[in-house]
Amino acid sequence: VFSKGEWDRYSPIVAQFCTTALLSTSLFLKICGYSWINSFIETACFGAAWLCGLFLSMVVYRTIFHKLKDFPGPFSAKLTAFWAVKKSIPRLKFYQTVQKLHKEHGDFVRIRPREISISHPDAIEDIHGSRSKCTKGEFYDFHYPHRSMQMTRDVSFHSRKRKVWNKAFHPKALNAYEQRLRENCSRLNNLFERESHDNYPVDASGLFMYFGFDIMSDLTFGKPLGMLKTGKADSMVQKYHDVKEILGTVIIMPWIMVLLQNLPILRQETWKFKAWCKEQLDERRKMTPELPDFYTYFTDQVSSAAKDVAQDFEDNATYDAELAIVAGGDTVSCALADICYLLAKHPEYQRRLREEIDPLYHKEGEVMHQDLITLPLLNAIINEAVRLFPPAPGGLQRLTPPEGAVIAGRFIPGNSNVSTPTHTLHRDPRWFAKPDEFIPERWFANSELVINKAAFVPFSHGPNNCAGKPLALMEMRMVTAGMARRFTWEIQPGKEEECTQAFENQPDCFVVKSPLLPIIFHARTN
Ligand code: HEM
Repeated sequence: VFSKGEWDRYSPIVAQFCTTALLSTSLFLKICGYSWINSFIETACFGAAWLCGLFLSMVVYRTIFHKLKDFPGPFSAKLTAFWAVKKSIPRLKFYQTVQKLHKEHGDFVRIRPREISISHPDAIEDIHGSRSKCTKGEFYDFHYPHRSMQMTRDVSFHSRKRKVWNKAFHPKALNAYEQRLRENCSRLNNLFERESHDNYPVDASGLFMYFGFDIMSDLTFGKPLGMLKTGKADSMVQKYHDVKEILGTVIIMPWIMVLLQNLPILRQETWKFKAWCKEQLDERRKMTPELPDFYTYFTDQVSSAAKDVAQDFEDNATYDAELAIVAGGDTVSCALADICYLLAKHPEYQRRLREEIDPLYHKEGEVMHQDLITLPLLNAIINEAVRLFPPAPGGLQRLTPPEGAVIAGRFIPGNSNVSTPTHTLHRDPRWFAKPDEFIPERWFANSELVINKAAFVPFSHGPNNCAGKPLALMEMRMVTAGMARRFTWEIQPGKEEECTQAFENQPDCFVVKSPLLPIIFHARTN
């Protein structure tokens, strides 16, 4: 039964069924004259025997008869996805395990009983491209029966919804957000100045988190959370940050996640974040913000959309708001911490960046984002940071169509999960020369160091790629240029090696969790 179809989202029902079956068997035995103790022991033996039979048949099926049996990979990975969980605990570095496996076994590796990781740039178009027949895998049933734009497997629903979202990231919309962005950048720099004085280090990762979530709240709910103003974390954001590693562990096996999510205690906890999003959204609906935000464009687009799209948008509004806050806030703050760390480690690029941006600031008036788009070094630093440390370093799960698909030249049977491991692709010497080194020039002056650009996928690729990519780039350009204009910065002396280790080994919680980054900021005097 379990080898047919998909079961992850039904794990609470399976658990309820098994518990009810065991309890009613005990009760039945008691009615038949057994003592309570004996009826429980008999039932436990019966349950254990059933489980042994189930697991034995799964082992035999997965190793001998499974359609993916010919793909190489560790024996335990073929048997159970618990192997991936074991490899991830405690430091959540499964993406590094996958990288090692590819070095050992080649481009195609069976990393879970039903999943093949494919580390070849050709697989990107074949799996994620607009003509691919692959769809999102079971992982994306996370909110089932609800759905956000990202957490849906319904292709037509996704593309209708994406049209609405795209309006909010159109160049016209981005221009309208510039004022809000500029205000938040300036608050961030003021906070750096306030917190880092007399050679006192600040945890820059923490302050970037304030920035990432403040700006996303500003653009989603019409007002920032106020963390950059007060210098203190919002309790909901802090909570999200604190449980991120737990989330990162359970999402490796979606059925456990679904099961836990439905336990009454945890259900209450996970619902708290959604309830908070709903509250903020309700407040936003009562406001008419002076400056446009996402909802200005969403509302515009939804009002002219078909009735069913508009209704659907309304029904899932909380899930989309949560998506914007998390997908936009978390990723950008991690990427900014990576940029700040890399520039602190390579001060010569801070100097060269200053030389690139200073002439802009000597012109009359404000420096506009438009002026930053064409700066070669600034944009190369951003590219190189998200290549070395992609905020989402793991493979994004997709499902092959029932008839199977040829991916990177090899046939993958139908209804199999496939993924392209972003970190592995970005660090592969076949696609990027000197892959572990920070060389921004590869993106402009030394293009021969980028051997195959198709392997560069920090924002994913195709119709499900990052909707917020233009905004993310805008934020990273404005923050990096603004920082370089006001400060020089360094890692706290004595902490350099610790930081290198921490940044090279960031825990992957779907989006990485940035490590502590003790930075000393010096106000520029020249
Ligand atoms: C450096 C920053 C960012 C990186 C590296 C990044 C990366 C990604 C990746 C890899 C995906 C695909 C996820 C998947 O297929 O499951 C994605 C999706 C998405 N991202 Fe980003 N992201 C960034 C910033 C942002 C920002 C600022 C927003 C703004 C709200 C945003 C909104 C979204 C949305 C809405 C999706 C879902 C798209 C869809 O399903 O059609 N992201 N992002």
